[in-house]
Amino acid sequence: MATTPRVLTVRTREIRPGDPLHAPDLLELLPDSRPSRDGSVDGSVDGSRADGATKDMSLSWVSHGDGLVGWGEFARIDTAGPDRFADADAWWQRLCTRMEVDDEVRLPGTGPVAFASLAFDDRPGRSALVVPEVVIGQRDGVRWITTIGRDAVSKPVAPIRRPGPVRYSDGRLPATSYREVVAEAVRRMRGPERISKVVLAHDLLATTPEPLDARFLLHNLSRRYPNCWTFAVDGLVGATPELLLERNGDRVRSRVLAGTSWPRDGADDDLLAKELLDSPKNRDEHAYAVESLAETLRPYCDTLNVPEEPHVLHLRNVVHLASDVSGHLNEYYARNGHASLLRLVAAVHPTAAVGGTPTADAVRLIGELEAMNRERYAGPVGWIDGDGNGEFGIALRCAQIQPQDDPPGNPAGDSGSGPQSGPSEGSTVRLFAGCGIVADSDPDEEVAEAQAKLLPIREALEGVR
Ligand SMILES: C=C(O[C@@H]1C=C(C(=O)O)C=C[C@H]1O)C(=O)O
Repeated sequence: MATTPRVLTVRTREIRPGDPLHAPDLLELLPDSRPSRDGSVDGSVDGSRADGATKDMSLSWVSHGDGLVGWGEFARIDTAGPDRFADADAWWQRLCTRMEVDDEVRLPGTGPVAFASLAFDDRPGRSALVVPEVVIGQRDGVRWITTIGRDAVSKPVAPIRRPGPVRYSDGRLPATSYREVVAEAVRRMRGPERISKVVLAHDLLATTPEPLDARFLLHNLSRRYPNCWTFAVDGLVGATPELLLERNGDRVRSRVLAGTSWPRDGADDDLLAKELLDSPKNRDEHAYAVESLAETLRPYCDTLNVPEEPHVLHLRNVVHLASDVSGHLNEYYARNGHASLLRLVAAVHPTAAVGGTPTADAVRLIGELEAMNRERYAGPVGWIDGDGNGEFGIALRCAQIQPQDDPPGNPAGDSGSGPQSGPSEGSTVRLFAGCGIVADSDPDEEVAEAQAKLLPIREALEGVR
């Protein structure tokens, strides 16, 4: 389903020093975009949604202070199934041909922009591309505002209210069952199953007595995880350390993560890093993930640089093995429009960082053993511009704010066995975390690793400073 207005005027202007929109952190410019009781959205120019759903409308992709924030909904497409990338790409390209663009800044992310969040799996799961009415961006010290459709201006920023004490309950796959699922995967991998790695996840529900404002999470996450990409698209909010793919002209870049350790028994960060680099199990997990990305990206590139050795990425909650892969698109793909970022993302998703090796068998095993709908967790999330440039991360360390008309337990949402309806005033949120499993994984360790990965989003919900 798509909504596409007729008037398509896009204007990008630089915001110069001295302008009130220049100084603050990008996220501080986001107005309150929770739906109000009458269905309108505070802060958007026209907050009505074609399908009448009430979702948090904050849009964000911010890392180290640079990135994009957006609000209002000028147009959107909701899609699903194996053709979700192609549908979204075709819709976006069509929409862009109908736009009159007046862009005085001309950087990646200026002119028309769509924020996107795509389902992990071909089925089930819903995907969305949202074209905001207002985008404010920053790159290398240059700040700009883009208005789409009309001369919308920024709205007064309403204060962020705390959502109140958080209550947790089991989702579709509680941690205790997750242990069993991991143990079963290990049994199969040691037995006849020809799978080298599978990434299994579980979920957790959280409810808040007051409605949750995505900005409450975004501010906390970006302050505590500045080297992650703090995102919000269509109610999916998180801070991912993993860059699936960035395209800037004919250059592409990815940060592949796999192999994790976390603080325990007083071990300091340097010791954790050394253990991780010296661990054959973690090195194997990492190699599968890098190889899957490189194999699917290589046909599009004339050069692809894959580091021989991973480095260690330090976050507050965990350390990861990381490889920064970069490439140059070959002439054919770069010039003929065959390599829009959405098409490239479709080619590389899911890498073995969130799927497994071999991909198709691992994804089948995930469906069988998890037996839950991941929705957009572990799917691609990010933004794309009118030239096919943009950035997509893997939606990790995140939570889906359930729309109030789609409470958990609803078969379409398929989100859990917890409360059968959302709280009447507050919010229900679904959190996810997962781990790469190989034949010598220890189920107890994997459960502990998943808990460590849940910390950032749990602490953001609880307002831990
Ligand atoms: C699946 C997740 O993370 C992925 C799995 C990792 C691992 O198993 O070591 C590390 C980073 C991510 O690629 C998650 O955070 O939910």
